[in-house]
Amino acid sequence: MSSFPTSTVLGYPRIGPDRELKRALEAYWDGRSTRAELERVGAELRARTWRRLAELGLEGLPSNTFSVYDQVLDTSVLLGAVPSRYRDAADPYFAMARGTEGRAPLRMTKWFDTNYHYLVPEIGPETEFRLDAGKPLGEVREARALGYETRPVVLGPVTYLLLGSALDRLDEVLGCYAELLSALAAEGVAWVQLDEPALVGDRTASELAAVRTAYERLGSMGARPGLFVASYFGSLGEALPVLAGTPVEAIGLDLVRGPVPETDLTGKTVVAGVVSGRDVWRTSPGRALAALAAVRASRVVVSTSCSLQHVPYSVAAEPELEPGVRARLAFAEEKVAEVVALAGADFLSPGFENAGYEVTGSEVAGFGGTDSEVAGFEGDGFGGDVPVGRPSVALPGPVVAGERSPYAVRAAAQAEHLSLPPLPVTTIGSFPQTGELRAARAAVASGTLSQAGYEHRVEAEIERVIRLQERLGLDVLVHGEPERNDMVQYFAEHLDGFAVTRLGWVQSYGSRCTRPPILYGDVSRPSPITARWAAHAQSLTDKPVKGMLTGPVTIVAWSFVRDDLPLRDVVLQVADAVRQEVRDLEAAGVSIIQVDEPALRELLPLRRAAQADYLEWAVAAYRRATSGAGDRTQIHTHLCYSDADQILDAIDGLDADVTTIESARSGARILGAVSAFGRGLGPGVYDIHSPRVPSAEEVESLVRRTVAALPVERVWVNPDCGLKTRTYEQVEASLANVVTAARRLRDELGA
Ligand code: MET
Ligand SMILES: [Zn+2]
Repeated sequence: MSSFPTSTVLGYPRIGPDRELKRALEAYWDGRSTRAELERVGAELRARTWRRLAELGLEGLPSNTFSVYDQVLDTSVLLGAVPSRYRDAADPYFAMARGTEGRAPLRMTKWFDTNYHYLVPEIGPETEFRLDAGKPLGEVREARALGYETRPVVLGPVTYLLLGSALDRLDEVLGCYAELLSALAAEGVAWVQLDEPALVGDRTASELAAVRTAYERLGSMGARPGLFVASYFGSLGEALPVLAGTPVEAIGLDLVRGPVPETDLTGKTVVAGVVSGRDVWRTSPGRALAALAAVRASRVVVSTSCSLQHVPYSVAAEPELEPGVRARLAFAEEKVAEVVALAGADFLSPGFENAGYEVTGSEVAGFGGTDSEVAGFEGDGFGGDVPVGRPSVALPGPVVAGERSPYAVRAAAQAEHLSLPPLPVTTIGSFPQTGELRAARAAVASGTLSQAGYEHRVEAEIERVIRLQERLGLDVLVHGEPERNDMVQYFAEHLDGFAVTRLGWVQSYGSRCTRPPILYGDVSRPSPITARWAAHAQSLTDKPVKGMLTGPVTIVAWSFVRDDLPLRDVVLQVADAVRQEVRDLEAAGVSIIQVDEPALRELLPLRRAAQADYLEWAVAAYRRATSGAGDRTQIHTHLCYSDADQILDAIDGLDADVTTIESARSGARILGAVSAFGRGLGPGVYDIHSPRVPSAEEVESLVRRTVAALPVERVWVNPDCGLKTRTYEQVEASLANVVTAARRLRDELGA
């Protein structure tokens, strides 16, 4: 078996440095181009990636890390797990990804603790696993034609089946993997990477036994490539000895999220993930080299902690970033250069381990020591060794619990102050983002529209949204969030301590990308952000207008956060900024304030042992942000993408007066759980992800179900989430039906 290359990455961004894939996908979906054209763009992006990785000096090039939509969906196709309802669709792959007229798509959920979404494998009794190795083999051949030998990357059997809740099908699936390994060996492939991120979570004895079975069976095959099992997003813990006891040749460890294991891995190659694939900071060479030197294995290969798909392409595309911040950053390209530089250092020579932390950047070529920006930067410019961003303000102390009165007291004060009808109808905040508004923002950026001109348009849009809601008969209005490009980026742009990028796109799902802001320093709020828009909206109507804020946990979850302070300290700084916003809104006469926390579940640690601590600080941050409100101010929170079942106590702990929660799809299950909170509740009455307009009857039956489960005075009526991705036509029709349904029930209840 040929030895593993000295340097590699577990995966690479694939959306294209300028989101070429997004445009190609959307053109194909809209019928403006063909599948062949989409394939051509894909091939070009792959070729460009291999070329770039090779240019940067990386030895071990991965293949099959590209996907036109999602790597888990690709694995379902690889294994033949295509549900029969899609088989006769015009394009079964995209039918699974996005649905068609009459066919629901596969369920989508978040990939471990990231903001990337994958399509959940749908495996049932009728699923017949059958290998279709066209994609991995095709990419190997495609790269070879360009002169590159690659290591195909495939999601491993245990993680795949755990994601599909079908580990009992291991035997059949292993048959497919065995066939795949034979095919790759016949193709002359030296190494294959099987990704097993599920092994960093808590695994039962029988799940660990499945790991042993899988890799003993695949490892005992005669003709096969070298087996590299990659773990990431945490430590393998009890799965490491299990894996080490099988014949796999190489094991990938995430040494950014976890320590170097004590386990003696002599006989194995360790692919050491010392360059983070989850953040945008430059690697501390001292720390990385010390970790590399501490690994006890026959061979140590330098790698990233996980695929680089979670970071943007290149810092080179961000000339406008402030030099001090820019000097601390490494995106995918820069991280590859770090991997290559570390692999060139002599970290395995005797005695290196002790010297580890003394190594300075200049001893490792490739760490940008000669870059003038770096030279001028405080400290040595290496993110981790020097605490470059020591907090310059005092860290907030613990949250003052119980600052607000007990719920019963608040509820009485609010009822009197607001005098809302029973079953109040409201929305989650955003209204359709029109093309004109996006164009106006672009015009401000390019200098063709004045700030005043832009603000004028935003005010006009707010007026339109208010008038629409009045006409439809909603009870609690919103301003529609027209000024926000994104619910996190907007706040990042108005807070100190954040930078935003021009092209720092990261794939969220399919063609959807986000530009996570970079939280690099102490967070503070130089001046009020939202109050003027909310006050403007309130000045236009006698109905109460709900102020809209993004919560501290969601702001940090959807940003790249500094790593020189614990997240629990950073989040409190953000909470203080949100708290100031809450106070300002209240002072501006806004009596209902919603603080959204859709990402509360996303940051939940993968290991149970760490979850209680997270939930404690996350809840504390939310309460710190909201508890400054007076009793008669009604605090709402909103959760979606939640898998809320996992964090019910924490949601309860937020102590919001009203919780609106996505539930049109999860239905009665979530209702039963959250009805016990004993405060206001608005389970979503329709799914905003679909263009479908719900009928009044359908909404009525859902509200009826809620009213049966909890006292009517606690029930709110609202959609599942914000309306910004919908058209005004859809929104008007849907909300009209929602109001009709609420009024019918109100009449029936004699209210
Ligand atoms: C992903 S949650 C979105 C909440 C936000 N207030 C909106 O309505 O868009
Ligand atoms: Zn939402």
